[in-house]
Amino acid sequence: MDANRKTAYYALMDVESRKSYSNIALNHQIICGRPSSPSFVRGLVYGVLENKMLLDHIIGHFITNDIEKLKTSDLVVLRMGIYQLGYMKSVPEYAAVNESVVLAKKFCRGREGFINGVLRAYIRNKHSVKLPDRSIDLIKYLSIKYSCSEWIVEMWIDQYGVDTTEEILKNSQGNPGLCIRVNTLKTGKEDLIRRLTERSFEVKESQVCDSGLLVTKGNGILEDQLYKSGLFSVQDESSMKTIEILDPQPGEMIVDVCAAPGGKTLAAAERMSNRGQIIATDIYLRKLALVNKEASRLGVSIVKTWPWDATKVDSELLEKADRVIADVPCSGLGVIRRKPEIKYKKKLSEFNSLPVKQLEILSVASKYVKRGGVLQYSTCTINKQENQNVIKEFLRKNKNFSIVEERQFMPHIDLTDGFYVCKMVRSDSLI
Ligand SMILES: C[S@@+](CC[C@H](N)C(=O)[O-])C[C@H]1O[C@@H](n2cnc3c(N)ncnc32)[C@H](O)[C@@H]1O
Repeated sequence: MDANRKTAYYALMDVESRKSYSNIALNHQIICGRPSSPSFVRGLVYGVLENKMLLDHIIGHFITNDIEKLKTSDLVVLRMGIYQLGYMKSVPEYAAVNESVVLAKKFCRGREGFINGVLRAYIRNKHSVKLPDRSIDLIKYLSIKYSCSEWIVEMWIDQYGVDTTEEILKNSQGNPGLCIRVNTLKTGKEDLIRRLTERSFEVKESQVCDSGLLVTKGNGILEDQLYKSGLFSVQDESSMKTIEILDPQPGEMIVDVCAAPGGKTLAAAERMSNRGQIIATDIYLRKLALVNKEASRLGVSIVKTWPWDATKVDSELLEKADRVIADVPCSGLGVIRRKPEIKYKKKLSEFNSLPVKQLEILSVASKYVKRGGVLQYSTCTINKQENQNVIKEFLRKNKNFSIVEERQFMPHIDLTDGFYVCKMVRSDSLI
């Protein structure tokens, strides 16, 4: 059996059955399965995940029973087969069908004839599949075409209008690429570019942030010795940019109230030349272990971690910080290119309660800011209710804070993850 497709199958089953995050499932299965072409596996897994609703719409056209009644294993093999047939030009038709049947023999015993039949019917009649009529049901049309839950499409249309929503949806597909942050404690940008190039990686400088490099060619950068010795970290440009906006200075005291897995904490420590102090808390102790592990890889010694629920006031930190980071839990709708499973979440009551929790965390975090200090709020979402509306409500209740800089990164405009950041200052005169 082809190890590439088997690895892709296992990763997709992890996401479907165990609800694993796609990036974690994929990396895990690539390490275990040792496929000959990790890039083929990534392309297939992300292609299937990004187009799941469209693929199911197509499959539904060629089966008589309700798609909901199919076993997950049958559905995953069918989605993989249709994706290869319809969207992977490098895969010949016979290979897509034969390899799907081989997978079915192992994982969908007794169903290989059915799977073979559906794939062959698709080859013969693919043009008979129609999308929902745009003029009759716009939301359903966009939802199927771009594979995104209807409630998200509806919410974006409300907030951004139809044209922008379609741009956002188009940009929620396709490989976002890898961005790395130069660890300025151990190397410089020019030096790292030279060393990576010597090892056959191709990188180019980010246009968004000072310490960012975009990896344009080369596999296995995270297995390279340069990574192991802490010369760089993986971080999206927009996330890195928030720390440039925060502008922490050497010697300052920083508090990061939702710190794990440590991307912003450690970027701040590097920017501070590892001088000063950063208190990094998170509700999950096990996640803080990742922050400590990363700190030691990067040679950062100014970070102190402890578990804390950010909705509760920690009296030890009251008015102690020069800058406070509140990078709050959010819906993640800005990172659906990396985690396509987010697009298919059902709208749960948990979603509606996010802004309340975010405001609670921000209000508690504001109590740690010294007079004249900075409070910075951020999310990886493009949902205005979790961004601008939370800030509006916070400022209504806290007249001693005012906005210094506010930025919404949009994937279709900035070509980064969708990210929101609002830097505020605590003004002395009003206290
Ligand atoms: C967006 S992530 C933070 C990412 C991190 N700042 C970074 O740059 O790597 C939000 C974090 O908030 C944490 N969290 C959720 N609820 C919390 C709470 N009530 N108190 C503290 N942390 C919480 C989650 O465990 C998660 O690690």
